Amino acid sequence: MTDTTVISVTGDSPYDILVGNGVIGELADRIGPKATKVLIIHAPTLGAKANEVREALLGRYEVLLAEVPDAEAAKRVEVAAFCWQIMGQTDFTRTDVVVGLGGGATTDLAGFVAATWLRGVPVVQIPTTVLGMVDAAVGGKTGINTAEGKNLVGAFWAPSAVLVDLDLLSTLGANEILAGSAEIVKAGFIAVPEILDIYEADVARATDPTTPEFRRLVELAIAMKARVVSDDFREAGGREFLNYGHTLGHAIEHAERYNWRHGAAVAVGMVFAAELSRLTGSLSDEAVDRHRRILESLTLPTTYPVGRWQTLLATMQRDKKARAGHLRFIVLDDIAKPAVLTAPDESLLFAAYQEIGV
Ligand SMILES: NC(=O)c1ccc[n+]([C@@H]2O[C@H](COP(=O)([O-])OP(=O)(O)OC[C@H]3O[C@@H](n4cnc5c(N)ncnc54)[C@H](O)[C@@H]3O)[C@@H](O)[C@H]2O)c1
Ligand SMILES: O=C(O)C(=O)C[C@@H](O)[C@H](O)[C@H](O)COP(=O)(O)O
Ligand SMILES: [Zn+2]
Repeated sequence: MTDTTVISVTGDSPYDILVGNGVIGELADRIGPKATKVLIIHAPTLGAKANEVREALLGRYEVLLAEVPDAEAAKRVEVAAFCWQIMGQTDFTRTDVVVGLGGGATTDLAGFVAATWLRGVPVVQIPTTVLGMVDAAVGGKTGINTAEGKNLVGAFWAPSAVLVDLDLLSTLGANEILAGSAEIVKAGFIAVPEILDIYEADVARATDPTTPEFRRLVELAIAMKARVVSDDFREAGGREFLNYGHTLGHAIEHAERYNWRHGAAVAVGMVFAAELSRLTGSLSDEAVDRHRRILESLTLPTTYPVGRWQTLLATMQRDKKARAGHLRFIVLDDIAKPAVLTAPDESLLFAAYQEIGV
């Protein structure tokens, strides 16, 4: 392990995020001496890695493996129940530790299982996708979906550590790298303009996990999220800005029955939110064009069929930012100046939607 960056989250439940090559080797130290059992919840694609981790921990802990369905299929109550059953049958106690190993879907589920078992046991997250590293595994939002929508059941439950091992990305497909980059771009638009400059300078290097540019992007995005969740863990204020692009994005994922990547749906959602900001007079044409240029340079989608509006609008009513029947959107007053737009007229929303409609 060389050249590790440590980014700390502060607040009531502080923890470290370790970024570097080989940081997965820190796992035993981060689990600590109080645990006797470790439950590794992993995606099927991470089976071999989970076994490797298990081998490394044996002798120090009793290690249980729970292979869960791939991607969004993991975020179901039946899958959480499968994990709870393993924990029940093995007398998993409050000092034992859950490890989430996989993409954002797996770490969301693992965090939720840890948050709910015995009302909360420790979880160490080991994200294996770009999206998981820069966003999902950081910050302690955990959850599963219901038939009605995305992440409707969950808990705020801080991990005890996050190990961002860049070596784990060597097997990740190019499409997944691009989809995960959408959340880094989001960080750029809401708070860190340097991120946008890096993509604009050389998108190929910015999406190559072996370059210093890529590592810089990962660290900038994580550091931004760490700052935000340190100040507002339970999303009573500034954390809502991390939801830029997600109101429409989640509705698209639901409409597409989760066959779209989260990052792709958020890409469309960000262009919609940018158009909404432009129509309210707060964002320039150039800033909106910049959204399209950067996202399209990552081959991410920026349009959606115009005929789906009513379905999307109905799903958006269940967005967690809605209050008393009124939708609320994260918009931009400028790049790195996010704001909340409360109860916009449906005509305004539809006008913004027509700008992204095909
Ligand atoms: N909790 C949060 O704050 C937060 C933030 C952002 C996104 N999310 C959630 O994260 C999920 C999306 O995460 P994601 O994009 O990582 O998707 P994902 O977890 O579905 O993983 C994508 C695919 O990559 C595969 N994979 C994972 N790691 C791999 C590796 N190293 N090599 C090869 N294949 C690998 C997986 O098996 C899966 O098929 C969504 O459910 C979203 O809601 C949560
Ligand atoms: O951490 C947050 O807060 C976010 O909003 C990050 C989002 O990228 C993430 O997709 C999150 O899961 C969305 O949360 P939700 O509360 O809208 O379900
Ligand atoms: Zn997201």
